[in-house]
Amino acid sequence: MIEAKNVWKIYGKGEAKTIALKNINLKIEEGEFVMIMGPSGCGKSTLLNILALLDTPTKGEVYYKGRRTSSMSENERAIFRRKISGFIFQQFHLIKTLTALENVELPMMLDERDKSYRRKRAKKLLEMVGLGDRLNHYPHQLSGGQQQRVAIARALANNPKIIFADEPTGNLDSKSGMAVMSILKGLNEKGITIIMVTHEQELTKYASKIIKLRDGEIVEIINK
Ligand SMILES: Nc1ncnc2c1ncn2[C@@H]1O[C@H](COP(=O)(O)OP(=O)(O)OP(=O)(O)O)[C@@H](O)[C@H]1O
Repeated sequence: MIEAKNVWKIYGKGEAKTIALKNINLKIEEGEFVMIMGPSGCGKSTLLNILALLDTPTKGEVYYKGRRTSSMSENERAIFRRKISGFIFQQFHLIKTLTALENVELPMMLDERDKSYRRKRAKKLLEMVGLGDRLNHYPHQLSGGQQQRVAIARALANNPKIIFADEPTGNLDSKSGMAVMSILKGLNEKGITIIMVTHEQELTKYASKIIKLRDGEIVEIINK
């Protein structure tokens, strides 16, 4: 479904040049639970952002369902980011001035959906992640684990096929981290492809594929 062919990412020039990714080749099928792992600075987030079409490779190509993403229009890329995929960040990135419910409604705003549909769906998603009693709380009134669950509900708003997650448990204690992982596992069992970055070895039990990076190169791909 997603394929990277000879992908390189080079930041800067001359003395400041960093080769973040070196000739990455990989294939991710629909329904997989992929973990991108490796030491700090090895290129994990760079690779995730490129696969999520948030960034572009310096060289090489990313294909989505056989389609060369570099030949997509900006509008098609925006549709991929808004409707086909959802993104979860380590720092949650919720809008501070909006309630949990309003944060989840936000990605649905650009669609022709009426307010009552948006409200109903946001409520249902927040109930699904166990926050039915926190609908009108603002982010600062929620724990880190609860904020990340709001972020998951928000990522699901437009019914994505793929969830990209960059260290989604990185800011959480182990209990909240496990709650987040069990939600992601449940979504994967419903057919959503999960592609996440983590450095936590104990999370690999959830993965169907582990991509190990070192210094911008794939050193191992483990299919379980
Ligand atoms: N915007 C940028 N400009 C210049 N260099 C960058 C930029 N983003 C990342 N890099 C460099 O590219 C390399 C890979 O960074 P990346 O964030 O992908 O690594 P990572 O494996 O996700 O690291 P961490 O686990 O510490 O988050 C690093 O050497 C980093 O300093």
